[in-house]
Amino acid sequence: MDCKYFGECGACRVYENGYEAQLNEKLQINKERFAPYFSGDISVYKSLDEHYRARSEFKIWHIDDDISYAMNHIDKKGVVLIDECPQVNEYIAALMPQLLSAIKVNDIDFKLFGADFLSSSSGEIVVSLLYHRALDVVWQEKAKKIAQDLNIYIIGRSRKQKVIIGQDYITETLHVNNDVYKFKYIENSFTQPNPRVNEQMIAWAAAKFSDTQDDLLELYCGAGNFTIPFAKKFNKVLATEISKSSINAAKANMHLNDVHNIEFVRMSVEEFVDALEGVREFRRMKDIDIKNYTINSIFVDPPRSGMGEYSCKFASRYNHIVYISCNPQTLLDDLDILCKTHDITDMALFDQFPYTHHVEMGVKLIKKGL
Ligand SMILES: C[S@@+](CC[C@H](N)C(=O)[O-])C[C@H]1O[C@@H](n2cnc3c(N)ncnc32)[C@H](O)[C@@H]1O
Repeated sequence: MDCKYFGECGACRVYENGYEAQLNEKLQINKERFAPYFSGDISVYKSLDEHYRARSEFKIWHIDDDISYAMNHIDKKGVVLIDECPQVNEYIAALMPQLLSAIKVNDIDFKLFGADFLSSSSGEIVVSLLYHRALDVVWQEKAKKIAQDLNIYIIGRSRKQKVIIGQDYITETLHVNNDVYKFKYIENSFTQPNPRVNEQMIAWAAAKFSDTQDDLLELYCGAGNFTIPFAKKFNKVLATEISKSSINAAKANMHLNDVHNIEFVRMSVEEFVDALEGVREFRRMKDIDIKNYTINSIFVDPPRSGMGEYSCKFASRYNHIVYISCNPQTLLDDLDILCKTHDITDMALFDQFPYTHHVEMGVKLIKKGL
């Protein structure tokens, strides 16, 4: 990836030795990190080496009467002004200068401090413009014109205000093995940033479950990114997630893909475990008859903070665990608990975040003695 901000911008660190060298370094770091738990080969899944991000957040920096995109500086205070970004997909890259100029021409830059882009792989884009001021009718008219001219959706956000110009979601298409899935991605909700690596993660994780007449339990399901492709491998799926907008999107995505054997429940993992243990009762569980489920497999994809002891101990009761992690450090803490009862049979590294030290890891665990 050629980036003219190499060595300055804090968003990524371009390696002089190139993408492969950096990926290999990440692999070696993680082989050593996980060696106490797994000595086999870690499968590696690469990213495109540029234009791989389908969402990105920029600051808007004001200099005299002008504005620019900006990112934090890599190793000192202050920002780097950005006029192009080779990380973002081609559609966002092409839109960035056009949008900036439309904002200036239409004079809607007053107290604008951020622009977040979310794009599908076919170029549908929703842009969130973040303001330190209330957005009035004049702003709405101008934003409407820009949205029409640039063929995008715009969300204006300020304190306690969300103005939707067009719609607040895009529809993404994912190809997993020979299947095609459609997903509604809602602005400001979690979505995987790197769609081509996401497809490889879903395919890898799905292959770790054998086809069965049993049911699957999924924790941290988001908008059903894994749930929907997994559903055909199981009789039924029970999937939980804390975010209301993600659960609503997950339900819509189930219908969009003509899948009918999933029950989505909006609950934190901790609440869900309490409900199953009978510690607390929840109205949100009233339509779920847990006795109807035969669960031997669990899939988890927690946030960066990991699962923690309570949820890991709960997950340990199931024979098959597939864990996708966006933070190897908290994964290590969780494996410390899970590997007391389970052995790791497979591990994968997904280069979801090229040119950063971050990686996404996949782990398959099977109960000891099975
Ligand atoms: C890494 S994302 C994965 C989402 C989904 N699996 C995907 O691939 O898009 C983690 C998800 O966990 C949810 N989450 C965070 N803390 C949670 C908790 N305590 N209980 C349940 N869900 C939680 C977040 O809202 C987010 O959707």
